[in-house]
Amino acid sequence: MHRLLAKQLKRANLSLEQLPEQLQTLLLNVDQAYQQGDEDRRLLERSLDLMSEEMVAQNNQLSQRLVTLNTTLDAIQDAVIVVDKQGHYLTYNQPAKALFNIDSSFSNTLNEASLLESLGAKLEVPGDLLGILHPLEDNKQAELVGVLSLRQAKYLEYCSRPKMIDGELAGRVWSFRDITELKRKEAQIRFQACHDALTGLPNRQLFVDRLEQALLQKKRQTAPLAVMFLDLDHFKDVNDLLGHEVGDKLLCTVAKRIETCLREQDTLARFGGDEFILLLDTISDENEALVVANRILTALSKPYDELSDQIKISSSIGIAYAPRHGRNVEDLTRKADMAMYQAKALGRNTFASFQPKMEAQALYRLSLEARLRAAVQNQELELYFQPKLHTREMRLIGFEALIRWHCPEHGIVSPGEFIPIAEQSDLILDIGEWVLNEACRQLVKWRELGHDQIGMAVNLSVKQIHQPNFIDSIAALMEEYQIPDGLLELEITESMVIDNIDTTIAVLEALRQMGVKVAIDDFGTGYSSLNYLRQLPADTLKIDQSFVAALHDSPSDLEIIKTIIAVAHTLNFMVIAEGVEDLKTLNILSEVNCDEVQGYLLSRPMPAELVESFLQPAHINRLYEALNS
Ligand SMILES: Nc1nc2c(ncn2[C@@H]2O[C@H](COP(=O)(O)O[C@H]3[C@@H](O)[C@H](n4cnc5c(=O)[nH]c(N)nc54)O[C@@H]3COP(=O)(O)O)[C@@H](O)[C@H]2O)c(=O)[nH]1
Repeated sequence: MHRLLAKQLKRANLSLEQLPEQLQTLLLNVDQAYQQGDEDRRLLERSLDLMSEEMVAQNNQLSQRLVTLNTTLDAIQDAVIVVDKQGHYLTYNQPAKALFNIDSSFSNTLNEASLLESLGAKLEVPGDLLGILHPLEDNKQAELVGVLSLRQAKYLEYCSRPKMIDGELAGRVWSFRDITELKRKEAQIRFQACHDALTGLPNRQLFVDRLEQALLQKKRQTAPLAVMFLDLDHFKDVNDLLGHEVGDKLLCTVAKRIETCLREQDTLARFGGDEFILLLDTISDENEALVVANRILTALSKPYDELSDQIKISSSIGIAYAPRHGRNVEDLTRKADMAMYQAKALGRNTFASFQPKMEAQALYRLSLEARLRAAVQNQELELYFQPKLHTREMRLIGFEALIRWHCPEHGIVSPGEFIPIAEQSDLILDIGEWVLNEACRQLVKWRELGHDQIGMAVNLSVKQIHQPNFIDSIAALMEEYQIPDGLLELEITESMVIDNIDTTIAVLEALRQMGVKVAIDDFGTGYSSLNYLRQLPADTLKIDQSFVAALHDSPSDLEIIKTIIAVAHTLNFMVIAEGVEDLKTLNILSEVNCDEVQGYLLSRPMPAELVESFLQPAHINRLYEALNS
């Protein structure tokens, strides 16, 4: 029986058995109801216990999640701030604290308005804040994304999202990311894409952009603009002889020197190698560009610390003007380039403005170069030989090898025309090698015919003597053809010596040690400085034919020749005069002690097969007789 019922019966001093049957049944029903009530309560208590256990577990889980969330928030580098619908701070992370100087003791008083105020104060242009918030005026649930320019060249990327609960706006989450470094790298990449890494100058692409812009603006103006193409003279020698590091330093110095000659509005770009290009788009007339070009030439031809005295650097500048020579980038740069070639052809260290005839010349040069390349392979080149005479002994001493080109389209092309073109490319190296081999082969042939005292003079180009293997290649030739000492003479021009005096001296010394004679060609047309003449390891000075041509009518030329001979003999050089066309000139040269002569008087340059008959004793004797008459 349920304890409560038993207690009641006991308190009334009754026992169930004493009660009438009907009452007994009722009490048994009550007993059952008590039992059921107890059972129900037990079940309820059990389920309450379970529920509260579950709630505690969930609460624990929630607190753990909150810790994770807060730690995550603090761990991310973006500043995050969550506000409620009224704009009060709900939460924020450490980076937000640092970014907005949030003091935790005051944070509960802070709200979105103060956040925005603090943000506005950081902006480079505080008024930009209105623009950022503008979308919220029409739509409170708008998402805001963008980049803010802060003071001190800093950048902040922001994102603001509405917090929605059951479709209702419940607040906002703001996040901010410092993208200053990213922006700096972006700017660096953009800079690198349009600037030259070595000098920091604009590169070709940026130059083209600026020229395009300038040409667009010029459409509305009458003043011209100038494009200048600048190429350093002899820069390759710097790299070859002093190394690329010195070459790089020199290019930076050159860039700085050019900049000092320009105005801020002008553009100086590096096109690569030793080529620079300039845009002068604020000149009032074309003459202004010439003044600038002159200034640059002077600045660049001054000595360079990087080079000591070994190599002289100068520049050649070509100029084209818009609108006179073109209205687009392609035309102007091409024509400035052509004019630059003209400046080189004029002897370097000078400038030239574009002229329409240069276009035809450039085309001719190009096609000539292409044909010349094939000519080397197609055996269209031939050596002619011009005799040289010892004046006092009236004795034939040798020949000068002079190249000829039998061009199928143009007939015989003069070396004066094609050698300068070959010299602009490496073609001159192939041609030079061929000439040296052919001349030596011919010399051996004459020696085999018994003319063993005959010498051979060969002209060299500047590129040949600066080849690293040049000395070895000459030694190999001497060995291969078994040429006795003193029979091979190499002619280099005065300007080749002057341009690179120290290196050239070393090369000439090495040649002479091998038994090769050295002649300085075209003497008198260049610097003719006694100072360098003293240092030159050479055997012969060859007086340029321009002094010889009118010798008998020109007392001043005669005086020059006498002086050259006197100086040359003092320095132990032999002297040869070229371009001797008549007996009168020969006699004068003989009288002034010119050691050797060469010219049409003896013979025009002739092919090898004619040399053999020229060398016949009968012919030689007739020649001597004629010269003695
Ligand atoms: N690097 C090389 N240069 C070479 C080679 N062959 C020739 N050249 C150079 O080309 C220039 C022109 O040469 P060319 O047309 O052969 O003229 C030479 C003679 O033919 C000419 N000459 C000779 N005698 C007389 C004369 O009495 N009167 C007169 N008006 N002209 C004459 O003079 C040129 C002599 O040349 P150089 O002695 O070398 O100064 C010329 O610069 C050649 O050097 C080559 O193989 N490689």
